[in-house]
Amino acid sequence: MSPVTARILDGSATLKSIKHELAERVARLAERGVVPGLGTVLVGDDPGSHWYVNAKHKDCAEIGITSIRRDLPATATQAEVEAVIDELNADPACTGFLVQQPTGLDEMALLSRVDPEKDVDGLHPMNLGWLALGKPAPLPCTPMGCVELLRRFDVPIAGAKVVVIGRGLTVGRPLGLILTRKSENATVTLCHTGTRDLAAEVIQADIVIAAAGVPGIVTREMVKPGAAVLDVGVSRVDGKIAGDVAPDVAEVAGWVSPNPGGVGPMTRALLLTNIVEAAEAHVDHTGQG
Ligand SMILES: Nc1nc(=O)c2c([nH]1)NC[C@@H]1CN(c3ccc(C(=O)N[C@@H](CCC(=O)O)C(=O)O)cc3)C=[N+]21
Repeated sequence: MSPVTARILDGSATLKSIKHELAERVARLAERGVVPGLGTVLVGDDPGSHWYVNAKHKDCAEIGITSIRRDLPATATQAEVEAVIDELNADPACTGFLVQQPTGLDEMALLSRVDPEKDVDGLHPMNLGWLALGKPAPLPCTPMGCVELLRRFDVPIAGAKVVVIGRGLTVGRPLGLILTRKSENATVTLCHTGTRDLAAEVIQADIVIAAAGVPGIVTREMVKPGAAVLDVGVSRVDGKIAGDVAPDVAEVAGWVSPNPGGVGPMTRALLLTNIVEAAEAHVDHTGQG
């Protein structure tokens, strides 16, 4: 075993800093009579999903965002969940909300039903469309969490060669769109299960973002010395989190995100950011407050 030489992209510490910054902005909103409120819609009793939703509400409470929680049983029908979405769309105390995935229902129909201005997950088809068009709109939390983590640790993004592993709707696909904007200016290769030689792609990358959900898919031999490696994967092996990045990658990489403690907390940080921005945008549109 060689020693770990990589700098640690500490998502937990960064979440803390971002909370301090956002608490200030929430206080400014309060002065204008506006209190942001996060709504969550949770279906069923998956322990992981319950943990995430609890964590999101705790984060909100810490910085002065109120919580509106709708927990439904696993037996909830499409129509029942849609009725809850309609209710939150209409509720002025709910400035933003999300439908925790997976629901086991028709997710595209649920996502499409959320008021795009309240879509703090940035996953509504209209908001993904704005992203593809390069127009301002709420952005997906996990991809933006990755970008913010790189920014805050001064990992150069402009001009960098980035390999993203995974083309899913919540991470890989939007990451490609975000990182290739003029403001990020990276060159992105999106890899997936059809990629012929993954190792040949990854070895060229200055930044590797692994979001395949396959434990240990990125191995030490695949990583260019000095590269930044972000681990988005959340699989459970024997009850413990197993990331997409093998632990010994930290012996060759220049930066690594720990897992847990890396991208997970950053996803929550960007959710909080989206909630505050949705409330600020609402004040600006309506002149309320
Ligand atoms: N509509 C929707 N929006 C989401 O944002 C969403 C979702 N559905 N479905 C599931 C994924 C997963 N997700 C995580 C959030 C926080 C951590 C997190 O903070 N994890 C901690 C600890 C994890 C633990 O110990 O269990 C960490 O990485 O340090 C992880 C994963 C949000 N998701």
